[in-house]
Amino acid sequence: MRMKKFSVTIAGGGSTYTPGIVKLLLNNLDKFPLRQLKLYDNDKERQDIVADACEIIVKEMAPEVSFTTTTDPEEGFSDIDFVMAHIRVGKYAMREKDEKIPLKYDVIGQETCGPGGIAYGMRSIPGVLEILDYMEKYSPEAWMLNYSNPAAIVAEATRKLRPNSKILNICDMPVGIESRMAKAIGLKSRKEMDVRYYGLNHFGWWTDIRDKEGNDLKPRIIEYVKEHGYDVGDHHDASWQHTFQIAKDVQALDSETLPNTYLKYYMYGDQEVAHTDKNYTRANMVMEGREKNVFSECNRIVEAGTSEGTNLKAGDHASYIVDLARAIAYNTHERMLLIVENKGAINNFEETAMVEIPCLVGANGYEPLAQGNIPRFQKGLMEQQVAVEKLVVEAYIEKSYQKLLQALTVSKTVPNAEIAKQILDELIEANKDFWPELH
Ligand SMILES: NC(=O)c1ccc[n+]([C@@H]2O[C@H](COP(=O)([O-])OP(=O)(O)OC[C@H]3O[C@@H](n4cnc5c(N)ncnc54)[C@H](O)[C@@H]3O)[C@@H](O)[C@H]2O)c1
Ligand SMILES: O=P(O)(O)OC[C@H]1O[C@H](O[C@H]2[C@H](O)[C@@H](O)[C@@H](O)O[C@@H]2CO)[C@H](O)[C@@H](O)[C@@H]1O
Ligand SMILES: [Mn+2]
Repeated sequence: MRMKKFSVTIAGGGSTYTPGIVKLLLNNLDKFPLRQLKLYDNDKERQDIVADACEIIVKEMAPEVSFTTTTDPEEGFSDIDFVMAHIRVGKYAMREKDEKIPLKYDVIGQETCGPGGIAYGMRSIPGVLEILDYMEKYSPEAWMLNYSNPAAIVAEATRKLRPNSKILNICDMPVGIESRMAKAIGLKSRKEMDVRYYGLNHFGWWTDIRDKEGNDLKPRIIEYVKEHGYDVGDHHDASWQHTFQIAKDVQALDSETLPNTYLKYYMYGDQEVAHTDKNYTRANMVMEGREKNVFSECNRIVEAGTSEGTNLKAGDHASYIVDLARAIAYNTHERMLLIVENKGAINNFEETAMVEIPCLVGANGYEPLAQGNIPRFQKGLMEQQVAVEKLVVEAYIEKSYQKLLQALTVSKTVPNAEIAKQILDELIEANKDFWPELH
C-alpha cells in the first residue's frame, strides 16, 4: 500500500533551526514521506535568506517535494498536515534585553527562566496563538508541534486560551541530556533507554532509567554525573560546557534523581549571576555563533548554487519533532516527553499544571503516563514555579500589572518585591512594542 505523503509548514521559517530540520526531514522521507514543505515567517527578508538555501537543498535532495516560502498566512497554512513551529517573537534583539535587564539587578538573565522567560512569555503568547489560529482557519485537521519558547508559558497559554486545539508543546533539553546520559555509560543511543521523568518545562527530574531488558541504568549514570555532570567530552561551546558540568552540583541536591540542566538557574542563581558577563550574555554568543554561522552558510549555498559540502546539520531539535510527527502520522504510540495538562498524572500536584512527563503519542494525540506522588522537595519547588507560569498567563489575559509583579515576586530567581518591581518597570519599557498595555 502506498504511504501517504505529508504536507508540512515550518512556522518561523527564518529560524536558525530551519535548515537542520529541512535536512533531517529530507533524510527521513522513507520514514516520513513528504509531498510539500512550506516555510512561513512574518519577516520576509530574514526568511528569504534561509528559504533560498533550503530551496537548493530540497532540489538536490528531493526534487519531487514541492517547496514554497511565504509570509502570507493563507498560503502558509493551507493544505497542510503539520505545522512545526519555532518562532522567536522579538528575535535575538529582545532576547538580549530579556537577559541583560535582570542582570542589572544581580538576578539571572536567561532566555526562558526567571524575569527573562517571563518577558519572553508575554511576547510569545500572541505570536503562537496567531499561528495556531491561522492553522485552524486554513487547515483545521492539522497538528501543531510547537517548539516556540518559553514552552512552559506558551503551553499554559494554549491550555487556557485554546483548550481544544491540536497543539503539542515539546522541548529538546531532555532529549539532549538523555543523549549525554547514554554516551556517559557507553550506549549507542538514548533510544536504548526507557525513562521516567516529571517536572515543568525546563524544571524537571529523571526518576528511573532502564535498558530495554529492564535493567536499572540510573545508578551508573548518577555515578558518572557526580564526577562529570553531563559533560561527555564533546566540544559544545563554553557556556553549554559549564551548564553540563554544573549539573553535578544540582544532582547533589537529591541523590535519588537526575536533574534537568535548567534547574541550575533556580538552585544556584547567585553563582550563575557571578559566572555571567553582564555585557555579553548567551544572546550575544548565539548572535555571533549560531545565527551568524547559519545565515552565512545559507548565503554561501546560494552563491555556490549548491549545498554540497554544507556544514548545516540537524540537532536534537529536529530529530525529536520528526519522531513526534511520525507518532501522530502512523499511530505509533511512541513514548515521548510532552508538556501536557497534569490531570492527576502527578497525583499530588495541581490538576491544571502543564507538566513535562512521558506520554504515549498516537494519531489522536497523547496519553500521559501516571507518575504517582512526587516528593516534598520537588513539589515545593514546582508549586512556586507553576504559580509563576500561571500568573504570567493571567497577567497577559487580564492585562494586569499586579499579576505580572506577583509572577516576578513569586519566582525563586527574584530576591524581593522591590527588585521585582524595578525589573518589571524596565521590562515594560523594553517590550512596549510587544506586550499588551498593563494597568
Ligand atoms: N522547545 C525547545 O526545547 C527549543 C529548542 C531550541 C529552540 N527553541 C525555540 O525555537 C525558536 C526559534 O529559535 P531560533 O534561535 O532559531 O530563533 P530565530 O530568531 O533564529 O528564528 C525565529 C524566527 O521566528 C520568526 N518570527 C517571530 N515572530 C513571528 C511570528 N509572530 N510569526 C511568524 N514568525 C515569527 C522570526 O522572524 C524568525 O525568523 C525560539 O523560540 C527558541 O527558543 C525551542
Ligand atoms: O542558548 P541556545 O539558543 O543555544 O539554546 C537555548 C535552547 O537550549 C535548549 O535546546 C538545546 C537542546 O537542548 C540541545 O540538545 C541542542 O539541540 O541545542 C539546543 C539549542 O541550543 C532548550 O531546550 C531550548 O528550550 C533553548 O531555547
Ligand atoms: Mn527547551
